[in-house]
Amino acid sequence: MRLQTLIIDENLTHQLEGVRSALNSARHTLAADSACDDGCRRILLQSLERAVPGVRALEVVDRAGAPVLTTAPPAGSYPAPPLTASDADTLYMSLPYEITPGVFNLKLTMAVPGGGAVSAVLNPAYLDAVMRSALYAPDMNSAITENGGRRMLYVPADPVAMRREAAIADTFVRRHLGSRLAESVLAGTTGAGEQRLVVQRSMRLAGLRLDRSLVVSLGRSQAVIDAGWHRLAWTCGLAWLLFAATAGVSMAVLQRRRRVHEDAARAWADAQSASAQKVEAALDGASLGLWEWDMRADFRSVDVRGAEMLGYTSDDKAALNDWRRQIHPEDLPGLDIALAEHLAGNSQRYDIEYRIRHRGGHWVWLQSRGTIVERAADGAPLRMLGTRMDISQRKEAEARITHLAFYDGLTQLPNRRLLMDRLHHAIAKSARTANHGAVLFIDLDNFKSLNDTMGHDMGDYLLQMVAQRLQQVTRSSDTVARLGGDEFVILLEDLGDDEGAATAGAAAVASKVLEALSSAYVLDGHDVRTTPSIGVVLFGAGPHAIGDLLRHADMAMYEAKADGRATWRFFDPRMQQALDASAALEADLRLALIRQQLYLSYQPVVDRSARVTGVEALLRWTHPQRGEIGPAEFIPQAEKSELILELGEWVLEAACLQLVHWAASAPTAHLTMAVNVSARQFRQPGFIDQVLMVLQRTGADPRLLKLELTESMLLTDMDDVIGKMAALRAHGVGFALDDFGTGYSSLRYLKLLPIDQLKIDRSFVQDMLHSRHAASIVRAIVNLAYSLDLAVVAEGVETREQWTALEAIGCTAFQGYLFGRPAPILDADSMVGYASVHA
Ligand SMILES: Nc1nc2c(ncn2[C@@H]2O[C@H](COP(=O)(O)O[C@H]3[C@@H](O)[C@H](n4cnc5c(=O)[nH]c(N)nc54)O[C@@H]3COP(=O)(O)O)[C@@H](O)[C@H]2O)c(=O)[nH]1
Repeated sequence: MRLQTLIIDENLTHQLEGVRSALNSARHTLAADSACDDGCRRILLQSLERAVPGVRALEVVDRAGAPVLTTAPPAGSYPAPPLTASDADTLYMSLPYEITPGVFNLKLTMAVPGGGAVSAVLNPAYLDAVMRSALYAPDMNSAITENGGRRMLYVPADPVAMRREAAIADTFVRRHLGSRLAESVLAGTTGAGEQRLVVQRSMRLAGLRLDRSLVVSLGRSQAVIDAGWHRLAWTCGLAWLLFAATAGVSMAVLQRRRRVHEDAARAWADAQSASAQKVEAALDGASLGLWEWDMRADFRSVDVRGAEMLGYTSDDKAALNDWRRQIHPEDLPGLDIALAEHLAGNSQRYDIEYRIRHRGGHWVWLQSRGTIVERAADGAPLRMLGTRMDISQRKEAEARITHLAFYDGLTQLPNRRLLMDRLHHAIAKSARTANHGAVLFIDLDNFKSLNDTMGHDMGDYLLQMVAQRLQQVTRSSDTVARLGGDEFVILLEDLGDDEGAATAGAAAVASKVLEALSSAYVLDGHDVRTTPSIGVVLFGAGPHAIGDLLRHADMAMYEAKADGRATWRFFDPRMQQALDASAALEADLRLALIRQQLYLSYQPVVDRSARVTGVEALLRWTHPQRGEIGPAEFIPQAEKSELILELGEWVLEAACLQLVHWAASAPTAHLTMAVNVSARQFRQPGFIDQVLMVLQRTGADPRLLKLELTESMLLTDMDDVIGKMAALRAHGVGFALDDFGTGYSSLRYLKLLPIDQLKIDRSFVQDMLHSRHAASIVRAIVNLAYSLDLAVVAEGVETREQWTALEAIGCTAFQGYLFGRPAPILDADSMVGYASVHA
């Protein structure tokens, strides 16, 4: 019976370990920051459910315990355990809960990092079969009880017998737990007056981190045991009687004595054979093979099941004894260490998982456990006994899960998580060996538009081809990873200790990647072209943070994009300095808004007779340390973040307040106000409301407000641009196209846009007297404006000659230092009347 409790312990522990390892893998893949999407989650759960025997369903629940995803229709519910951050690694076992009358489920649950939990619903029939396999007589029963005294499993599932036994079972479990012994044997009388012998064993559950301890108990009728024992005792007693009767007679006696021993041994063996068969049946049910190692003869043997796991019969002695040579070379050192530790007395149990060659040639994963069962007088181990189990299915499932967790589902390349791990090792290795490595950050230049025009299936196919080409131009020791979307990273290692040579090596790979990815792809019978922009960063013996490396490679990639795309750039430390400076500038700018360090300067716009008709509002910043900072320096920085939205609103409000101020006085009431609007500000969904709210708040006349847009803002989503302009124009707000002539001006679009004014860029004005080309452009813009019925303003007029030339061409409005530099308004009069011409 002690062996049976061991078998149940072993098999259930093994089952729980399988479930724990599956849940553990699942929860890390399902963690909040994981790249595993819904499809990936479903595949993961299904493959896990198939791989772990005895699991009926797997389910994911959210923070509130509500099911989010399940592999089978929910069968009964059990409240989710109260998971807290400190319980991250605990495996929770539910109490049995009824799904259909008389059928009880058990659920194992682990917390998912970031919230929620993942549970495995165990198959009651499977657990029942495991427990039953250890019972070899009709009078036997077996139970698993938790430390709170609650019965988790009971076989046979006979409620009458269970109730009858309840009294002694409860007392025995309490006594066993109180004794703190690993195993106890107790006898008692049931409610029906039957004497029962009960063996109880505390399950070891090592490494499982189960939230409760479990006790296996196995009970038998004392009367049935006694009957068997009486038979054995009678046989042995007879034998000893024979022995006594013949003792003292020399040779004959000795011979007789040997026969008596043999008879007694045979009698013992006969008596045991019935239970031995039952033990066999139990091992069979538990899918365990037995092995034995006789160290004196260095002879190993396995039973039928153990041999069959590897395609042999137990008679194939030579093959089985040649066991070590069949072990996978990668697993042999670990196995030797585990064995040596156990033989040296450093571990209670030899317990190892390894691959071994099957007779058919393939590898089989075995879990092998064993202990020393016989020692010499000096304590030297003589014999080991153990079990082995085929865990190939579990290992396959684990491999599948690992793949899902660490590889990109579309391209099968390592994903961000695996890349981080490899980077971590590569940096550590570089620090050790002083060899350089490199990170190449690759982004496809026009992938988004290709994906939109070709359809996402073709986009996916293109990404797969890109992945293939990247693998073709790199070595197998390099890591090619996909971060997501059209972003790939190549990690190069062992580029040598010379920085120059490492730089050349990384540049060579970048060139190969550029060439490989730039040649045409055939998609759906069509040639499609895309190019990569590549950022490269080297790392060497010095300390490197993974985040910094990727950020630097990303910055270099953007540098490549800024330099015209389809190229590669190395990260330059000056980029980092610029990045630091712009971060500091942004922080200062936020403070500037709060501390009122910003103000507006106004530059007059004049007519042919230099009469001021309006102004352009230009933002200025008085920095507490750096003094005056121009908008050309800080507006682009603000445009990189949401800060431009706040800034833009502030400018709009200040300009409108100025308009209201002028409206109060007749000489200034007609002045128009041009306000620059940045692309990000204009594209924000609430832009129309923002402008209208400011007008309403300040009470400014919308007809005096002119919003200046640049041509580049018209390049994307024209319908949205036109819609917004039309909506504001309906309220009287005017629009000017700033810096006209420098960008992409489609006449077709120009006709569609509800604009009032074109502003000729100052570069043409400044060159028109020296360059025929510039003069022709200015003339063309003026003619175009007239043909479209638009007003035209020449910017950057600095000299009388320019003014005269512009007038001759037909220009009627002017702006520039000739008429006044941008200046804060000190008094209303400074903006009234004629601008003084500063020749
Ligand atoms: N989104 C916003 N952009 C703004 C805002 N305020 C300004 N800006 C933009 O910043 C850029 C630089 O502006 P600034 O340094 O103020 O320069 C302006 C003028 O000072 C300058 N100018 C005007 N006349 C002359 C001249 O005769 N010679 C000469 N060398 N420079 C001159 O031109 C700038 C005005 O340009 P534009 O806007 O294109 O009319 C600039 O792009 C501003 O748009 C803001 O509040 N929001």
